[in-house]
Amino acid sequence: MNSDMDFDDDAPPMLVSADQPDDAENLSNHVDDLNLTRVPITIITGYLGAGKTTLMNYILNERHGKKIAVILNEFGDSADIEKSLTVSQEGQQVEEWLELANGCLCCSVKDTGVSAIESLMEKRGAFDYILLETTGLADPGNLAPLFWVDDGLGSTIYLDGIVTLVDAKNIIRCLSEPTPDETQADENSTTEHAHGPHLSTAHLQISHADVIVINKADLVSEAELEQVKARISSINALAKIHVTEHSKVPALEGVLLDLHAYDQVDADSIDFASKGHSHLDPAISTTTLTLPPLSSAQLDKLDTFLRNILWTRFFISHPEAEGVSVESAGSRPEIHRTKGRLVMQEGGVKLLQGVREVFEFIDAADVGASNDGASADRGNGKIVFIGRNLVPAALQKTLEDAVLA
Ligand SMILES: Nc1nc2c(ncn2[C@@H]2O[C@H](COP(=O)(O)OP(=O)(O)OP(=O)(O)O)[C@@H](O)[C@H]2O)c(=O)[nH]1
Ligand SMILES: [Zn+2]
Repeated sequence: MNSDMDFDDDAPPMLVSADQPDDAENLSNHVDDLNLTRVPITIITGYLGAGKTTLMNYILNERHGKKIAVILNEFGDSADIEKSLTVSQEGQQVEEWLELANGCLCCSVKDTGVSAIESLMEKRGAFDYILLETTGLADPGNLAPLFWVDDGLGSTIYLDGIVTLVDAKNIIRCLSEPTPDETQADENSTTEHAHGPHLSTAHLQISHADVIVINKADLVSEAELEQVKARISSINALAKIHVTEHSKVPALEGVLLDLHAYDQVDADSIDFASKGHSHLDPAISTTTLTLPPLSSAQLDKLDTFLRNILWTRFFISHPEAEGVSVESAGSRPEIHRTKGRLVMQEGGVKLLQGVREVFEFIDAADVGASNDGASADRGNGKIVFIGRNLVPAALQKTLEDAVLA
């Protein structure tokens, strides 16, 4: 089915069938015809030694009644072009191999990663879930948009969420003192983004997470655990936090699977993020902006505002810093993750999803209704940003000038 792959670096991978026209709409119809279910992929990331392998083994040995493909994306010293993949079903494990262009799934997923997974599913039957463990040094911000494939492309897999494991004992230290090898980390991880000196890999992994598992709880006191939770929430107030020992997560559904982190935006999590969390972390924080119900013309202006801020990272001056030198009076926001729920004047809600410079609005007229009334503030739209150099008052003012003026 993937006989005719497009290796153009800018083109997302497509499922190409020889007897169908090379057209996205027809392709997706073709996929519907074949009655293929789209398989969710969860990316598991975390610092070296946080407990990822322990988690994978726990999942593979549980009798969960699901067919889960587990892909390990360790980068070793050998440039293997095949990756080990373990398919677990009813406690039985089958080893498979995934052929990749250059041995690294995160680098080759654009070209061959998705199609490798698809052809494997043709051979072995569709999986219920795919779990991809990335190396300890990976930057999930690079990986996520590649898997965040549009419906129209007819792909058989979609990104369900990113789960980051942290080591309760070491995480605060990891956030404070980037290790020397982080600065020269995986070449692929930072080339496009010049991060400042205090941004560690742990920051990237936490800021891109939809779920954070704080593991090795047995190694810290209650007070230390609270400190870790507060620090993590201050970086990423959108992520759900679970505390574990030996990576024994309380459940699979909702913790690792069925997260729908990129196709839904849960009103409660937006509310939680907007409660105001102390800026405990100097490098990354979560900020919530509010907007009244929008007209469709204002939604277009918001689209432009988002392009400006996410793509060109324009300079935002701080209204409270008149007369201060330019350097200290403004900032260029660097946004890693965006989520929002926008209330429309004509009724309905638009969901906003973004990873780095990629973002999209999703219609959600019927999604929000069930949550109405849970908060007095539901009548307003909210946008949550996770990133660097976010000064809430300045961002809110810039947003209002761009959208409401
Ligand atoms: N005390 C304690 N040790 C743990 C816990 N979870 C995992 N470990 C141990 O921590 C070590 C590292 O765990 P792994 O699961 O290999 O961690 P990893 O994230 O896969 O590590 P890398 O693959 O090197 O990145 C192992 O010796 C585990 O047995 C825990 O909750 N408490
Ligand atoms: Zn890579």
